[in-house]
Amino acid sequence: MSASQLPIEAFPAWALLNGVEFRSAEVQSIEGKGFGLVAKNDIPGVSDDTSSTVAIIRIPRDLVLSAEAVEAYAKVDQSFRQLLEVAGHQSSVNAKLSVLSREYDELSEKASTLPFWNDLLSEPGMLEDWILADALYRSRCLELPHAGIAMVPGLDMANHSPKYLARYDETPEGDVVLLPSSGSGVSSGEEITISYGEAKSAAEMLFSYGFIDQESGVKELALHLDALPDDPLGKAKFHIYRGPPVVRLSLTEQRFQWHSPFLYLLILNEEDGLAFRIAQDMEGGRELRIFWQDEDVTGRTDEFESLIQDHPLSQIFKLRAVAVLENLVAAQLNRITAEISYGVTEQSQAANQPRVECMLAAEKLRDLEAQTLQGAAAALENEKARLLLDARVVAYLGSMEDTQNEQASDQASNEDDDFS
Ligand SMILES: C[S@@+](CC[C@H](N)C(=O)[O-])C[C@H]1O[C@@H](n2cnc3c(N)ncnc32)[C@H](O)[C@@H]1O
Repeated sequence: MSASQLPIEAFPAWALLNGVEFRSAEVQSIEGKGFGLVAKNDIPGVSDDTSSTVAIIRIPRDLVLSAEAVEAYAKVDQSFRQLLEVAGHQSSVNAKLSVLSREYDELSEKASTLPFWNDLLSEPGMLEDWILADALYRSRCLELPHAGIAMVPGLDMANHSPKYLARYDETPEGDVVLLPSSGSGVSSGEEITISYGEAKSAAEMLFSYGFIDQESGVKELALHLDALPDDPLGKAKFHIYRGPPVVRLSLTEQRFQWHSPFLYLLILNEEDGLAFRIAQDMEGGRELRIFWQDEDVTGRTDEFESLIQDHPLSQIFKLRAVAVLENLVAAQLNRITAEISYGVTEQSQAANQPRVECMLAAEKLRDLEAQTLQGAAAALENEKARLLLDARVVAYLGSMEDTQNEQASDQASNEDDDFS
């Protein structure tokens, strides 16, 4: 279905007709960012009495597209309700094109019994619209304090800046307002920016919004964890774990941190006290359950960091986790730095290549991630060295060495026996 689009010049008239109040801002073209909001006059900063702060723009509740609004709409539009019903609880739309087209195929198949949606979804070009809708949603939705994730026309013209000048809120009536966020206010002609989230990684920003915030100090990335080689429990661990099997790395000037509940499960073995059992219920249904030190922890698979805390080998488990992570970081660093540079310049663009802006952004992301991984590698080496000096680790490794030596000498004397 070819969607008809109004030019941006029509936006003020549309806003007026729909009751959007643009009191002290207007939409203007902003270099490198598309359009944005610019102050029409000096906007005073936030006063101590926040209730008297005048909204820069105000969007009536009826225009807010939130989960609540979708439900309300489904009550009055039977076709829409039917589509929601067949769609069921679809997982959140994944931007990967293959996933999007699979989702679209699934939706079309489920809706094939509904004549209205079957006709609409079979029209040529609808998959492209579906992909566009996903990109629009990702880049324009925001989280309201009460209505939750929502799309708010007018407010979605505000660009992002880490030094944002405004913030959004909801009034008691459910209208959405844009308010100055600092005491100094906004000068006439200045761009009115908001924050799209202060903790978003470069990858997340690029993935959702199509740009990387050059000023952001956030250096974060997530790496996928695979089963460890020769781990007989590997498959069961992935099956039973409820969250994403990833490790999140974050690096600031002061410190490096990693977070991965799954990694603590991944490094445990049967000899440590980990066990899987199949439980059968009264109806004959079978279910996989996980045990730690004979306690059923099936509902707590993301708590292994604290579950191992009091175990005598807890520092050994940490050392294992750090060693796995160190290998993972080194492999990822190798992979991304070995990738051929696109050699992109602003001028060059060969046919059939992605847009220059996209390739520059990809290179920027790779550089940022390489810096994060290098910082992570150095910090992990220190963490490993510190753990290797821990008295419990030294004692454990010493006892392992003794056992190995004993086994080796037993074997040698057996071999001597054999030859005697
Ligand atoms: C919610 S919209 C903001 C309005 C948008 N500029 C427009 O023309 O419709 C989000 C999009 O604006 C652009 N954008 C926002 N902040 C930006 C920034 N700091 N630098 C570059 N692009 C930005 C990105 O394309 C992003 O996906």
